[in-house]
Amino acid sequence: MSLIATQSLTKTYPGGVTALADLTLSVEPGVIGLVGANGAGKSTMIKTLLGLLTPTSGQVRVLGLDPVTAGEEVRSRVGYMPEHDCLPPDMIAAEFVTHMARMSGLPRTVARERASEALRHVGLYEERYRQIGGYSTGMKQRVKLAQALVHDPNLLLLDEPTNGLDPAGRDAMLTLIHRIGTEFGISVVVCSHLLGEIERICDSLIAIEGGRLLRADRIEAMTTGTDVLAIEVAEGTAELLAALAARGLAPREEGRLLLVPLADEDTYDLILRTVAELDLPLHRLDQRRHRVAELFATAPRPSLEASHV
Ligand SMILES: Nc1ncnc2c1ncn2[C@@H]1O[C@H](COP(=O)(O)OP(=O)(O)OP(=O)(O)O)[C@@H](O)[C@H]1O
Repeated sequence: MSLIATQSLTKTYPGGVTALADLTLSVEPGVIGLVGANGAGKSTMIKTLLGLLTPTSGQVRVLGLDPVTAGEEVRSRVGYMPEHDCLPPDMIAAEFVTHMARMSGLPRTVARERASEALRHVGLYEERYRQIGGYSTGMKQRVKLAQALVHDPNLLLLDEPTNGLDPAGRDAMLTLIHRIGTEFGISVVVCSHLLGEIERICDSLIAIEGGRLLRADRIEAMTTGTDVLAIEVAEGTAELLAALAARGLAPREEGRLLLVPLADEDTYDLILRTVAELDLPLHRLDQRRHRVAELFATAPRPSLEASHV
């Protein structure tokens, strides 16, 4: 059974903005990145998965359930970390997370235990009796994550969990999310406009742009080999370029690399022979892989940060 499946999912807001347009996808359990520039439709997607927004047309299934008709059951099995700050500043973290556990139906004692446990998982155990208002941004993000985890969900939906964090805080949050996915066996959908950071911790990616699906697939399927070989020699790059061109190949320079289209199965041997004849120290000869950022490479997307890729 798919973790999430949609069929021609479309959401048009009352003002006429179509935030999701004819989206058909299916993803398996794991850590899944939902990436797209600001305004691409990520938050709308998350809220639709939770049953908080009703699709204009099309279908959606989460853990095999229809959030439109079984919203409560979906929300009992799914944890949600919203994007914006929504924490009560004058409440103690342990109390707040206990309260959220009670809201999801856990008895008082179990709720208290689960809250401590969730705060421990996110690294706030020692600080759990402090008021949330005195927490740093990173700690507040962790409280939001703890309340999403507290009822032991099968799936976590995290909307921009690294928002407002400095690089070290972002790294720590991503490591934590990855641990939740791998060690606790909870599937995670993590929304971000930071493609590079999200790609590092995910098994699969859903890439959307202007409400339309660019691709939903496993990361390794998005980074298959290209038909270009990359060569790096410690010295003699220009000499090698000329020699390869003289042998009928079409090398081009890219930084310290020479890129050669893979014409046929002899191309490898021809390159190796040429390097050996010129007696150049070969550092690297391998097939180039596609990069996930190429998904968004057709036009400039100022708000989609792919620079970490
Ligand atoms: N309640 C609403 N009413 C009308 N339009 C909306 C509403 N919420 C979102 N939109 C519009 O729908 C589109 C998708 O917004 P959404 O918030 O889902 O994108 P996003 O990818 O999550 O972006 P961000 O990272 O900026 O939150 C945008 O054009 C946005 O302006």
